[in-house]
Amino acid sequence: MAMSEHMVNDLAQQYLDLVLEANKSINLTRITDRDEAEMLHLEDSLVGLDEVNEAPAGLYGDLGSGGGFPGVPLALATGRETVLVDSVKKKMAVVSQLIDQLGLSNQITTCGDRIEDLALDRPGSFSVLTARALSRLVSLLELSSPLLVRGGRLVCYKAQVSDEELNEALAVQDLLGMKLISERKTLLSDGETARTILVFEKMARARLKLPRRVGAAQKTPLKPRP
Ligand SMILES: C[S@@+](CC[C@H](N)C(=O)[O-])C[C@H]1O[C@@H](n2cnc3c(N)ncnc32)[C@H](O)[C@@H]1O
Repeated sequence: MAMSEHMVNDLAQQYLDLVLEANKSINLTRITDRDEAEMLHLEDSLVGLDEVNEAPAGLYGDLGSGGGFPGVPLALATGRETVLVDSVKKKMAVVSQLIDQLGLSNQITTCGDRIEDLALDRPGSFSVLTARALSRLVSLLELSSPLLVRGGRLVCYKAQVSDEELNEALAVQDLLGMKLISERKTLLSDGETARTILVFEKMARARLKLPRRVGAAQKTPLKPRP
């Protein structure tokens, strides 16, 4: 049964309190002020909710989830089965305990591996992925492509996207079987923090073997093939 908006909000607030408390002993977020965290973690996490809801039904993954943002608020708001992935195992172990404390471990699980390793374990399994503050778009497309089902969506949370960053991604989207389908700009409630939500759809198999070796997507991004 879907949770009421009130329950979702209540659990998200409780999760944020637990993160800020845990943050005193392990670095889960650089934001320590409660009000700032409410805007930059809870409100910002839900900026892409419509785009996540528009993706096909099925498994949701938050790539480079850190302290569980935007993954946990989006999991609560959508009710989707969710996997949070971050290569820092210690962070994922703490996040997993917090999820357990809230009784959410049936719905939300964590994976303390690199995204490239998750792609080897669970290829083509995700209907929707999010990534906030993780990498340049070109790298996000490469990391996501092998994880997504055909028709699945990658929802990227960005502050601002330069023409250079966007063009670099557009130049390899065909190679990766991905396609930009929407771009939306908005401001958070302070009226000045800018967000851009870009959505890419998995249209076809990538035309190269993925994942490449660990680290390559981020360290040596793909260039268009002649
Ligand atoms: C700047 S943090 C952002 C955390 C969170 N998404 C947020 O917006 O609050 C980026 C996170 O991505 C993780 N990360 C970077 N590359 C990764 C990879 N290839 N596989 C898994 N995690 C990765 C890092 O460990 C780090 O926790």
